[in-house]
Amino acid sequence: MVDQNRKIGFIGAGKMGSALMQGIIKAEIVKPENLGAADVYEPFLNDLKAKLGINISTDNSVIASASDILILAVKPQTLGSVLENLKADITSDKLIISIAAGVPLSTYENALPAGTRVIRVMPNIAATVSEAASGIAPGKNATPEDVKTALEIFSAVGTAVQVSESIMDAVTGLSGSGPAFIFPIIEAMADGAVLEGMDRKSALTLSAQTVLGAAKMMLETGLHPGELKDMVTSPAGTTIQGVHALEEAGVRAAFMNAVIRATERSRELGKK
Ligand SMILES: NC(=O)C1=CN([C@@H]2O[C@H](COP(=O)(O)OP(=O)(O)OC[C@H]3O[C@@H](n4cnc5c(N)ncnc54)[C@H](OP(=O)(O)O)[C@@H]3O)[C@@H](O)[C@H]2O)C=CC1
Ligand SMILES: O=C(O)[C@@H]1CCC=N1
Repeated sequence: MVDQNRKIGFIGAGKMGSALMQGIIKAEIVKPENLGAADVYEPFLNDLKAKLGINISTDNSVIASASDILILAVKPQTLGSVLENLKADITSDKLIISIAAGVPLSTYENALPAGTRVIRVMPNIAATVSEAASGIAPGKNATPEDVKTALEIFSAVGTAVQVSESIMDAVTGLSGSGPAFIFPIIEAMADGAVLEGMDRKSALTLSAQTVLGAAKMMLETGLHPGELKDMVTSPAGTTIQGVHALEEAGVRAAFMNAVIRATERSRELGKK
């Protein structure tokens, strides 16, 4: 486990930063007094302090200089100025982890002092409920111990796999953005049941549990999704009618395209 006395700091305490902080506290990776967050927006920080008991500052340097592991959770578009201002606070004993979409490891390695240990991670918002799916790509100065540390942190808030940097944009398009592809599907399936007369609350509960159950079944049985689909689909039954409707609508191609478009956008963000 990560040494509980190590200090983890976040630069950026927005949606993803706060999701990870909640997951980190829930998983007891470090004690609240060893977790810090900096953000330009003070109300976010005050909420987090009240909720999680962590250290906060509107000054990035205060959090950066106090941290052994610094997690950059600002928007890719903001990152350039944040790195420029952090330069003086980054020493070789710190591990830098960035979750910014698209931004290549070389950007950090060029902007920060020579030899800085950097790891690029793409988690997702389900870190809030300890079910994130994260890809981890180490930079050229990161040590095997650093990779272990990153895997420990992100495995504690879900599932984490090491990937090569060249695949990080696809991780972003699939699991980074993916929750936003699934939420509307849960809503739309519930809408179908509401149209048939079910109350909204029951429809949303049954729809979400159906997605959760299907995902859990696949992960726990290790069976191929096609085989699992066949287990539900009785000849001339109900399910095959629904499957036919999805195929007619081109839903598989639409989902492939969603992942491809998000991946392309991640690549674009990396070129800025
Ligand atoms: N949201 C998600 O599901 C995921 C996001 N990511 C990545 O995480 C990063 C953050 O995304 P997200 O949490 O959604 O974005 P948010 O905008 O919610 O969070 C970023 C936070 O950083 C603050 N901020 C802006 N400038 C600075 C600065 N100079 N110093 C410190 N803090 C600053 C923002 O304040 P203000 O709003 O006032 O500008 C905001 O509170 C992005 O790089 C994104 O690609 C990765 C995986 C999933
Ligand atoms: O939409 C975005 O750019 C971020 C990165 C992955 C999820 N949200």
